[in-house]
Amino acid sequence: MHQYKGRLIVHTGSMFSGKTSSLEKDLKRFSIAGYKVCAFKPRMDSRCGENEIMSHDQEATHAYPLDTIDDLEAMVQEKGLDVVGIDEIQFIDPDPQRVVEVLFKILDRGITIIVAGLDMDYQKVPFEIIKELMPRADYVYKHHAVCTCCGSDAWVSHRKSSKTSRVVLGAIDEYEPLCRACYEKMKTKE
Ligand SMILES: Nc1ncnc2c1ncn2[C@@H]1O[C@H](COP(=O)(O)OP(=O)(O)O)[C@@H](O)[C@H]1O
Ligand SMILES: Cc1cn([C@H]2C[C@H](O)[C@@H](COP(=O)(O)O)O2)c(=O)[nH]c1=O
Ligand SMILES: [Zn+2]
Repeated sequence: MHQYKGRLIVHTGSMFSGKTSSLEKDLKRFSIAGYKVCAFKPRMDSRCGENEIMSHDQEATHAYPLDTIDDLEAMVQEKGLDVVGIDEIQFIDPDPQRVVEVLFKILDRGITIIVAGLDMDYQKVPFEIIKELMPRADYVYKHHAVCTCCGSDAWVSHRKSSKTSRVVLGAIDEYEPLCRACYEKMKTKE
Protein backbone atom coordinates (compact mmCIF):
# COMPACT_ATOMS: atom_id res chain seq x y z
CA MET A 1 0.00 0.00 0.00
CA HIS A 2 0.95 3.63 -0.45
CA GLN A 3 3.63 3.00 -3.04
CA TYR A 4 2.99 6.29 -4.77
CA LYS A 5 5.06 8.89 -2.93
CA GLY A 6 6.36 12.37 -3.60
CA ARG A 7 5.30 12.63 -7.24
CA LEU A 8 4.34 15.85 -8.99
CA ILE A 9 1.51 15.55 -11.53
CA VAL A 10 0.55 18.52 -13.72
CA HIS A 11 -2.74 18.83 -15.61
CA THR A 12 -2.63 21.78 -17.98
CA GLY A 13 -4.25 23.17 -21.13
CA SER A 14 -6.85 25.75 -22.07
CA MET A 15 -10.15 26.39 -20.36
CA PHE A 16 -12.71 23.56 -20.78
CA SER A 17 -9.96 21.05 -21.58
CA GLY A 18 -10.70 18.84 -18.58
CA LYS A 19 -8.04 19.93 -16.08
CA THR A 20 -10.34 20.16 -13.06
CA SER A 21 -12.17 16.94 -13.99
CA SER A 22 -8.80 15.14 -14.24
CA LEU A 23 -7.70 16.51 -10.88
CA GLU A 24 -10.98 15.39 -9.30
CA LYS A 25 -10.67 11.93 -10.88
CA ASP A 26 -7.07 11.51 -9.66
CA LEU A 27 -8.02 12.55 -6.13
CA LYS A 28 -10.92 10.11 -6.11
CA ARG A 29 -8.67 7.26 -7.26
CA PHE A 30 -6.02 8.02 -4.63
CA SER A 31 -8.75 8.18 -2.01
CA ILE A 32 -10.12 4.78 -3.08
CA ALA A 33 -6.56 3.43 -2.84
CA GLY A 34 -6.48 4.48 0.82
CA TYR A 35 -4.40 7.65 0.61
CA LYS A 36 -5.38 10.63 2.73
CA VAL A 37 -6.21 13.27 0.13
CA CYS A 38 -7.29 16.92 0.22
CA ALA A 39 -7.99 19.53 -2.43
CA PHE A 40 -7.01 23.20 -2.27
CA LYS A 41 -7.75 26.26 -4.39
CA PRO A 42 -6.90 29.97 -4.40
CA ARG A 43 -9.38 31.87 -2.24
CA MET A 44 -9.80 34.49 -5.00
CA ASP A 45 -11.41 31.86 -7.28
CA SER A 46 -14.93 32.67 -6.19
CA ARG A 47 -16.75 31.10 -9.13
CA CYS A 48 -18.17 28.29 -7.00
CA GLY A 49 -18.53 27.88 -3.23
CA GLU A 50 -15.64 28.98 -1.04
CA ASN A 51 -15.01 25.39 0.04
CA GLU A 52 -15.18 23.56 -3.23
CA ILE A 53 -13.72 23.18 -6.66
CA MET A 54 -16.12 22.57 -9.51
CA SER A 55 -15.60 21.38 -13.07
CA HIS A 56 -17.55 22.80 -16.00
CA ASP A 57 -19.58 19.57 -15.75
CA GLN A 58 -20.72 20.77 -12.27
CA GLU A 59 -18.77 17.98 -10.53
CA ALA A 60 -17.88 19.42 -7.10
CA THR A 61 -15.11 18.34 -4.71
CA HIS A 62 -14.49 19.72 -1.23
CA ALA A 63 -11.49 22.09 -1.21
CA TYR A 64 -9.78 24.40 1.27
CA PRO A 65 -9.20 27.98 0.07
CA LEU A 66 -5.63 29.29 0.30
CA ASP A 67 -4.63 32.95 0.65
CA THR A 68 -0.98 32.22 -0.12
CA ILE A 69 1.13 29.16 -0.86
CA ASP A 70 2.63 29.41 2.64
CA ASP A 71 -0.74 28.40 4.12
CA LEU A 72 -0.46 25.07 2.32
CA GLU A 73 2.63 23.80 4.14
CA ALA A 74 1.06 24.09 7.58
CA MET A 75 -2.24 22.54 6.49
CA VAL A 76 -0.56 19.54 4.87
CA GLN A 77 1.38 18.87 8.06
CA GLU A 78 -1.59 19.42 10.36
CA LYS A 79 -3.86 17.08 8.35
CA GLY A 80 -1.28 14.33 7.80
CA LEU A 81 -1.98 14.21 4.08
CA ASP A 82 -0.55 11.73 1.55
CA VAL A 83 -1.87 13.47 -1.56
CA VAL A 84 -2.55 17.15 -2.19
CA GLY A 85 -4.58 18.50 -5.12
CA ILE A 86 -4.43 22.16 -6.12
CA ASP A 87 -6.81 23.67 -8.68
CA GLU A 88 -6.14 26.94 -10.55
CA ILE A 89 -2.44 26.83 -9.58
CA GLN A 90 -1.80 29.91 -11.78
CA PHE A 91 -3.67 32.06 -9.23
CA ILE A 92 -2.33 30.54 -6.01
CA ASP A 93 0.45 33.07 -5.37
CA PRO A 94 2.04 35.92 -7.33
CA ASP A 95 5.54 34.55 -6.67
CA PRO A 96 6.17 31.42 -8.79
CA GLN A 97 9.58 30.77 -7.19
CA ARG A 98 7.98 30.65 -3.75
CA VAL A 99 5.34 28.22 -5.04
CA VAL A 100 8.07 25.93 -6.41
CA GLU A 101 9.97 26.11 -3.10
CA VAL A 102 6.94 25.19 -1.01
CA LEU A 103 5.71 22.47 -3.36
CA PHE A 104 9.13 20.79 -3.45
CA LYS A 105 9.45 20.94 0.34
CA ILE A 106 6.14 19.04 0.51
CA LEU A 107 7.15 16.61 -2.26
CA ASP A 108 10.44 15.90 -0.47
CA ARG A 109 8.41 14.70 2.51
CA GLY A 110 6.94 11.96 0.29
CA ILE A 111 3.63 13.69 -0.34
CA THR A 112 2.24 13.53 -3.87
CA ILE A 113 0.97 16.77 -5.42
CA ILE A 114 -1.46 17.06 -8.31
CA VAL A 115 -1.92 20.53 -9.80
CA ALA A 116 -4.36 21.78 -12.42
CA GLY A 117 -3.78 25.10 -14.14
CA LEU A 118 -3.98 27.10 -17.32
CA ASP A 119 -0.91 26.98 -19.55
CA MET A 120 -1.66 30.35 -21.21
CA ASP A 121 -3.75 33.42 -20.59
CA TYR A 122 -6.24 34.90 -23.07
CA GLN A 123 -3.37 36.65 -24.90
CA LYS A 124 -1.50 33.34 -25.35
CA VAL A 125 1.12 34.38 -22.77
CA PRO A 126 2.22 31.39 -20.66
CA PHE A 127 1.49 31.44 -16.94
CA GLU A 128 4.84 31.58 -15.12
CA ILE A 129 4.10 28.85 -12.58
CA ILE A 130 3.25 26.31 -15.30
CA LYS A 131 6.56 27.12 -17.03
CA GLU A 132 8.30 26.38 -13.73
CA LEU A 133 6.41 23.19 -12.94
CA MET A 134 6.21 21.38 -16.28
CA PRO A 135 9.89 20.46 -16.60
CA ARG A 136 10.14 19.57 -12.91
CA ALA A 137 7.04 17.35 -12.85
CA ASP A 138 7.03 13.55 -12.88
CA TYR A 139 3.93 13.49 -15.09
CA VAL A 140 2.58 16.23 -17.37
CA TYR A 141 -0.80 15.97 -19.08
CA LYS A 142 -1.69 18.56 -21.70
CA HIS A 143 -5.45 18.50 -22.23
CA HIS A 144 -7.44 19.90 -25.15
CA ALA A 145 -10.92 21.35 -25.31
CA VAL A 146 -12.85 21.33 -28.58
CA CYS A 147 -12.42 24.51 -30.67
CA THR A 148 -15.85 26.14 -30.62
CA CYS A 149 -15.33 27.50 -34.17
CA CYS A 150 -14.07 24.48 -36.13
CA GLY A 151 -14.21 21.42 -33.85
CA SER A 152 -10.50 20.63 -33.86
CA ASP A 153 -8.32 20.57 -30.73
CA ALA A 154 -8.37 23.94 -28.99
CA TRP A 155 -5.08 25.62 -28.08
CA VAL A 156 -5.96 28.76 -26.15
CA SER A 157 -8.80 30.43 -24.24
CA HIS A 158 -10.20 33.37 -26.20
CA ARG A 159 -11.76 36.14 -24.12
CA LYS A 160 -15.02 37.28 -25.66
CA SER A 161 -15.23 40.61 -23.84
CA SER A 162 -12.92 43.61 -24.22
CA LYS A 163 -11.65 43.44 -20.61
CA THR A 164 -7.88 43.71 -20.53
CA SER A 165 -6.70 42.73 -17.06
CA ARG A 166 -4.97 39.37 -16.92
CA VAL A 167 -7.32 37.99 -14.30
CA VAL A 168 -11.00 38.00 -15.17
CA LEU A 169 -12.86 35.08 -13.64
CA GLY A 170 -15.55 33.50 -15.77
CA ALA A 171 -16.68 30.54 -17.80
CA ILE A 172 -18.47 30.19 -21.14
CA ASP A 173 -19.98 33.67 -20.68
CA GLU A 174 -16.48 35.18 -20.91
CA TYR A 175 -14.25 32.66 -22.70
CA GLU A 176 -14.27 30.17 -25.57
CA PRO A 177 -11.60 27.60 -26.38
CA LEU A 178 -10.16 28.05 -29.87
CA CYS A 179 -7.53 26.33 -32.02
CA ARG A 180 -4.56 28.46 -33.10
CA ALA A 181 -5.95 29.16 -36.60
CA CYS A 182 -9.39 30.20 -35.34
CA TYR A 183 -7.83 32.32 -32.56
CA GLU A 184 -5.61 34.22 -35.03
CA LYS A 185 -8.57 34.71 -37.39
CA MET A 186 -10.66 36.04 -34.50
CA LYS A 187 -7.86 38.44 -33.50
CA THR A 188 -7.64 39.96 -36.99
CA LYS A 189 -11.40 40.51 -36.98
CA GLU A 190 -11.38 42.21 -33.54
N1 LIG B 1 -15.53 23.47 -26.12
C1 LIG B 1 -15.46 22.51 -25.19
N2 LIG B 1 -14.57 21.50 -25.31
C2 LIG B 1 -14.51 20.53 -24.39
N3 LIG B 1 -15.29 20.48 -23.28
C3 LIG B 1 -16.18 21.46 -23.09
C4 LIG B 1 -16.32 22.52 -24.05
N4 LIG B 1 -17.30 23.35 -23.59
C5 LIG B 1 -17.73 22.83 -22.42
N5 LIG B 1 -17.06 21.70 -22.11
C6 LIG B 1 -17.25 20.91 -20.88
O1 LIG B 1 -16.15 21.16 -20.04
C7 LIG B 1 -15.82 19.96 -19.37
C8 LIG B 1 -14.41 20.04 -18.81
O2 LIG B 1 -14.47 20.88 -17.69
P1 LIG B 1 -13.29 21.05 -16.68
O3 LIG B 1 -12.75 19.73 -16.26
O4 LIG B 1 -13.79 21.97 -15.61
O5 LIG B 1 -12.20 21.78 -17.60
P2 LIG B 1 -11.07 22.86 -17.21
O6 LIG B 1 -10.75 22.69 -15.76
O7 LIG B 1 -9.91 22.51 -18.10
O8 LIG B 1 -11.65 24.19 -17.53
C9 LIG B 1 -16.02 18.89 -20.42
O9 LIG B 1 -16.23 17.62 -19.86
C10 LIG B 1 -17.26 19.40 -21.16
O10 LIG B 1 -18.45 18.89 -20.61
C1 LIG C 1 -7.66 32.48 -19.99
C2 LIG C 1 -7.88 33.20 -18.71
C3 LIG C 1 -8.73 32.67 -17.75
N1 LIG C 1 -8.94 33.33 -16.60
C4 LIG C 1 -9.84 32.77 -15.57
C5 LIG C 1 -11.18 32.32 -16.06
C6 LIG C 1 -11.53 31.20 -15.11
O1 LIG C 1 -12.11 31.80 -13.95
C7 LIG C 1 -10.18 30.59 -14.76
C8 LIG C 1 -9.84 29.35 -15.55
O2 LIG C 1 -10.71 28.29 -15.21
P1 LIG C 1 -10.68 26.84 -15.91
O3 LIG C 1 -10.86 25.90 -14.76
O4 LIG C 1 -9.37 26.67 -16.60
O5 LIG C 1 -11.82 26.81 -16.86
O6 LIG C 1 -9.22 31.60 -15.07
C9 LIG C 1 -8.29 34.53 -16.36
O7 LIG C 1 -8.47 35.14 -15.28
N2 LIG C 1 -7.46 35.05 -17.29
C10 LIG C 1 -7.22 34.43 -18.47
O8 LIG C 1 -6.44 34.96 -19.29
ZN1 LIG D 1 -10.64 26.12 -34.78
